[in-house]
Amino acid sequence: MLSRLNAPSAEERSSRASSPAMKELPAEPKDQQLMVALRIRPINDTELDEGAAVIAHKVGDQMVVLMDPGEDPDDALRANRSREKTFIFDIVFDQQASQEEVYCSTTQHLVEGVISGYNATVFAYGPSGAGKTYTMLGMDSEPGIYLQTLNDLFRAIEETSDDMEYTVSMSYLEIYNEVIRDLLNPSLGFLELREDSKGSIQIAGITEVSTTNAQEIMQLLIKGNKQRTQEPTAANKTSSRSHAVLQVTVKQRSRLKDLSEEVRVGKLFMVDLAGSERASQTQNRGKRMKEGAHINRSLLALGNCINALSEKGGSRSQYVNFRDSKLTRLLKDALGGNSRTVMIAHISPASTYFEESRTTLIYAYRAKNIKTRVKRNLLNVSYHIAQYTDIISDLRREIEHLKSKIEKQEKEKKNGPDIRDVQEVHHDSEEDSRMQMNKIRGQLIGAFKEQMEMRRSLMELENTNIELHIDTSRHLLTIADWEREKAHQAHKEKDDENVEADGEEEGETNEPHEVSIAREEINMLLAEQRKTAALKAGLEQRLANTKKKASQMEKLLPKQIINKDQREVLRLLCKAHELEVENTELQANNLYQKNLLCQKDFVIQRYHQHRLLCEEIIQQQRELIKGNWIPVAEPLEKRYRLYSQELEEGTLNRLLLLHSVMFNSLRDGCDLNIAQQADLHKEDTSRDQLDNRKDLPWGAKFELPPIVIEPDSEGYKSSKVTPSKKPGKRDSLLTPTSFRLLITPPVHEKASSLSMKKMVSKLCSPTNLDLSMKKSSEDVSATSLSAEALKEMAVSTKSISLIAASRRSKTHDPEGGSSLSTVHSLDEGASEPKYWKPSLTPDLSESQRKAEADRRQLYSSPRRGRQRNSSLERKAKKKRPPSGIRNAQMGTEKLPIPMIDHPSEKQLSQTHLMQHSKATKTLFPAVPAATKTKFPTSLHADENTLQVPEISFTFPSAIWHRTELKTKPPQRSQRICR
Ligand SMILES: Nc1ncnc2c1ncn2[C@@H]1O[C@H](COP(=O)(O)OP(=O)(O)OP(=O)(O)O)[C@@H](O)[C@H]1O
Repeated sequence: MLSRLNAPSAEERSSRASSPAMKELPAEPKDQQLMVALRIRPINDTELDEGAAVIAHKVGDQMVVLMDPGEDPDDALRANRSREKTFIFDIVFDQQASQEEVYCSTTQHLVEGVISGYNATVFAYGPSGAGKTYTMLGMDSEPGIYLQTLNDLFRAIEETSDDMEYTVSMSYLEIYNEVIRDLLNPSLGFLELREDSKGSIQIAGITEVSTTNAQEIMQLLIKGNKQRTQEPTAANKTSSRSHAVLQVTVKQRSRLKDLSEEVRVGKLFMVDLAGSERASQTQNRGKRMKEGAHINRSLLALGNCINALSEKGGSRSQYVNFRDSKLTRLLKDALGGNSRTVMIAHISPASTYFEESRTTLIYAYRAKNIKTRVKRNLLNVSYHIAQYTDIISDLRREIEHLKSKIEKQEKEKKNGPDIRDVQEVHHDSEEDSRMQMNKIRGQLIGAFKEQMEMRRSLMELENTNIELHIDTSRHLLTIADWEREKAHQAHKEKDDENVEADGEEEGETNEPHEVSIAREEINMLLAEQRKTAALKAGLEQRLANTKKKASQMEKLLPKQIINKDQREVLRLLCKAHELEVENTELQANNLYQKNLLCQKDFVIQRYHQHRLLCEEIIQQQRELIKGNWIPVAEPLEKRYRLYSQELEEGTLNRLLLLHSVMFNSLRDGCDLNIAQQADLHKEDTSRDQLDNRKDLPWGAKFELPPIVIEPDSEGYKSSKVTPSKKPGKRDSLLTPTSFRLLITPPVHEKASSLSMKKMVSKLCSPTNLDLSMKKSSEDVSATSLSAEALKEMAVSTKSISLIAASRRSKTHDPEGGSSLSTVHSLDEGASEPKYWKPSLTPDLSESQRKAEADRRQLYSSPRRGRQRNSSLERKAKKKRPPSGIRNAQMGTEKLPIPMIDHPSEKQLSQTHLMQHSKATKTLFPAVPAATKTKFPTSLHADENTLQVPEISFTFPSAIWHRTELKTKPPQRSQRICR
């Protein structure tokens, strides 16, 4: 295999023989298999310290055996057999292989091809710390492929320099986070990939060094490598997080001058890829998917291309998506086109790297099937000479023309104007102005294009940044959740005598794997954030400069045009650009708002966690007060009763519910399209839309019964709750399910605000909310809410918070009396009926009194008290269904005004804590996924995104913040569970 790859073809041999005249015709393109080599680096001290064993063994020149360290060593028959894997490559190097050996067997043969006008690529692939940089760059004492290749290249050039003339240029770049940076001149900022008319990829503005001194280049490379994005990882202290590409271009021509002589252009890419372990970890654990997608999108895309190319084998019809990342765009030719390509896969022999090594070997093995089609790149110089001849004759003609023009003008001065002359001059000036116009238009379009590209990159960076923030928030939540659970467990263990005995056995609660991963990832994400911020700042600066330049051009250039129509064209061009910029800004704003909404939900969740903590503290302190018979001042007692009432009413739940409805509608965007309201009766469509909106932003899932608003002559008559299925598993308090509304008739513009208020009040009333917890919505049709309805709901939400605030102020006011019996309506300004009238009085109900008496008895004998206490707790659990179910039962009895059956304080606290402790078992909640905003591929207006700004995005969040800050209502029974 190797000899086939290394040996020059007959066509090449003849080509070389006929050099320097290079008269032979270019050969037909030929298919070539991608050469895949494997290098196993020596095991290192860290791995040995970790107790790792060597599991990758070279067998012969081409085979490697990877043993599974997880196999049972006692199973003599199957030991190291069942998952033992054998792979065959073109060549395998183990720890004994020298740098020179690796170079000679993989890359050396490419050099000759490059100076004869063929493209070649060598890339190093493998997980972090497997030795890629060592192979490519090497050390001073053991130089890698870069230097050895350049040395050979310059030597070959020197050998033939008497007859041939060479130009060698070199560039060195990195691709990090989908941004290209010039490593030889990082101050250039981000560079863009461009495709020329022949489809070959160019990097605009990259520094090209022209030299034939390999040592000089090596110095530049070492310097450039220091500019590479690096970060310490567990596997490598100086891990390169970017892909580094060294591109060497060699142009060759014969020194014998000939009008039709050829120029051969050979390009050599040498690529040191970033560690591939992220992609593999993504596949294995699914945890680093997003990080992989951001930081190593290129590598994932490369893997996909390798897969697609290897599957297609010989057939060239299958589509391979090279456009997915900058790396694959750059390596398009190397992988699927005109290039001889060598892939050097790297692995560590250590057992601790088994998974990474296995994945690398599988990828590399697949890549073996890839075929490229190489052909020589020839530029025919005679074409250029012909061009110059044309230019010279053009210039001659122009001189003649100008001469005759001057003569005519002089004649004119003498004889007066001749009509034919005027026409000709006019024609000439038209020609000139057309040329001038084209030039100006080209300049303007170039400037606008550059600006738009920068804006797009900025948008991408901004989105990356927000996603990194969201990821960080999610990890912080996971950690906070765990900390709270730990504290809760500690408290429970202390309290519970029975558990105490087991406690010692259980020992310290180990931190779950997810939490340690979250801690680890936060550090990485913070580092990424810093980097993205730096990149963004640089890009913003460049954009500002480009904008300044473009606006100067916009002002000055049109002045050079005299023709009115042409000026109008330029004006329209500028206008089109302005609109495009506006459109991009709207899209950016839209993305930003969506992500902000997502972030807000993390804040809500955090508050929610904090609220639960406060509730626990209150309940425990309350028990302490009761237990020790500490007298409580009347105002404090009143406030506590208010607190209990608010818990019972579940005010906060309703707020969260409304927020979720609005959030989902805003997120879906299309639901806010007023034009679609006329279609609301199309239940099927709406149902589908709503079905996708089951997830509440903080991860809870509610299912409310459908509220059917039936139209009567006035618009909407009444709302009723349709019967629903019996509560199943999903209906339990800890797993509230999704929330649905059914608005049967279309919501017209004058959709009676009264009826809407009714609907909102129904939604907000404790009966419906509680009832909702019981209902299953499987059998219910649903439709989306109109923007009007959402606004109304938001207004009503505000009313809820006002009620809570006013109650609070009454309890503060010593004159206010008992505020608890005060009747509140949702909309105090309207002549609406009062929607609920809590029957609670400061007196204790029968059951409360009984519980209180029981408790006093218990507290008189502390030891028995605890046992009785827990038996009471059990009783309470048995007797009292969770409030959601209880209220649901009331709802089915169709009580006109729901009366709240207030539980005793103890019951309240017990039920609540019971739910709480149950809920906290859901330790790693389904935290909402970050809004993974997809970038608009086109810069043109997208209907949905343009419709979004019709409704202000700040609307729901502003409401939320107001209510959250003013009321912070505690809640009990419908605690949001994640
Ligand atoms: N064949 C080898 N012989 C001796 N040392 C090696 C060999 N390969 C790698 N090493 C050493 O292992 C360490 C990690 O290698 P290197 O930095 O090349 O890994 P890498 O794959 O480029 O990692 P990353 O992707 O994180 O940049 C270095 O200290 C390097 O000197």
